[in-house]
Amino acid sequence: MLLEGKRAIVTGGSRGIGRGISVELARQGADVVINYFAGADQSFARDTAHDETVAEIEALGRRAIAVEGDIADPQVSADLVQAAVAAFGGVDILASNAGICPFHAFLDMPPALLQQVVGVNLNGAFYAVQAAANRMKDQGTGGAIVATSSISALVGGAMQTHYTPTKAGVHSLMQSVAIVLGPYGIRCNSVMPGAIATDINKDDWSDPKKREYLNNRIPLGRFGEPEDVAKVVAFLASDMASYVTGAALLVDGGLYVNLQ
Ligand SMILES: NC(=O)C1=CN([C@@H]2O[C@H](COP(=O)(O)OP(=O)(O)OC[C@H]3O[C@@H](n4cnc5c(N)ncnc54)[C@H](OP(=O)(O)O)[C@@H]3O)[C@@H](O)[C@H]2O)C=CC1
Ligand SMILES: C[C@H](O)[C@@H]1OC(=O)[C@H](O)[C@@H]1O
Repeated sequence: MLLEGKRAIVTGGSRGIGRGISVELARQGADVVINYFAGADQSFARDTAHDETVAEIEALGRRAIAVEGDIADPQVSADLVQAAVAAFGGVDILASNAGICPFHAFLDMPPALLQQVVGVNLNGAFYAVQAAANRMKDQGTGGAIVATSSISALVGGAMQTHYTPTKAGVHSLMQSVAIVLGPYGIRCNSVMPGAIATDINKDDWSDPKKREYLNNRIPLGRFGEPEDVAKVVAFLASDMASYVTGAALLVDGGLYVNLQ
């Protein structure tokens, strides 16, 4: 096991890639605080994804707790750290993963939608990293932060003009905090997933032609699964990556390099 006895926080940890990360960190020996969001009107309050993820982790013999809250609210990051300290005694790993991508055209982008996507994807990452880093600094034993950026930090998307800058921003944030936090032994890296099969893209991929087009562009011949990303996050969070900080790792089956 790579992460025996470590204490982790995973934002957006209930479903998709975040769920994969939460379970893989636990499989590698970590206890996990899972953040999820029930919606501003709590309309998803009865959603059980977070409970299922907690149960999956407990079945692995590790501890898990779920903390509800909008990561765009800085108080939620403070709450996550407090929950990890109360339940596990501290924080060694942060996977800053929560993100949304409601596809929309550029020319009539509503300001409120832009602000929501920036608020969750970029501001939320900033708050989570800042809160976890302060706790890790105070503990004095280092730590590891891995953010979920995207292949979309490097390439554009016509219906993602509000989204791709946030993923470039997360990539840039991890580079800058790697400098700030290196002296405290806190490593900061990002993963850049390509096309991973989760709820975030199920509407976009409901068009069979789009699915086929994308799939044909992936040299490894398949869409990614959350576990493909989760294993890389676990590696970057572990001592196997003890001299890796400020790095970004594409996890895309070769999609990025396949121009023609
Ligand atoms: N899937 C892909 O192809 C790619 C995804 N990514 C990135 O991976 C990350 C995870 O996406 P993915 O797993 O695909 O998407 P999902 O929609 O499957 O999962 C999103 C997760 O984020 C949580 N979440 C959403 N909004 C908030 C919020 N405001 N506060 C806290 N948590 C929130 C959700 O919680 P809840 O269940 O409670 O709603 C859920 O756990 C995102 O940052 C995304 O940008 C990057 C590249 C490719
Ligand atoms: C949601 C998209 O399908 C997905 O998100 C990303 O970051 C990838 O680049 C894909 O566009």
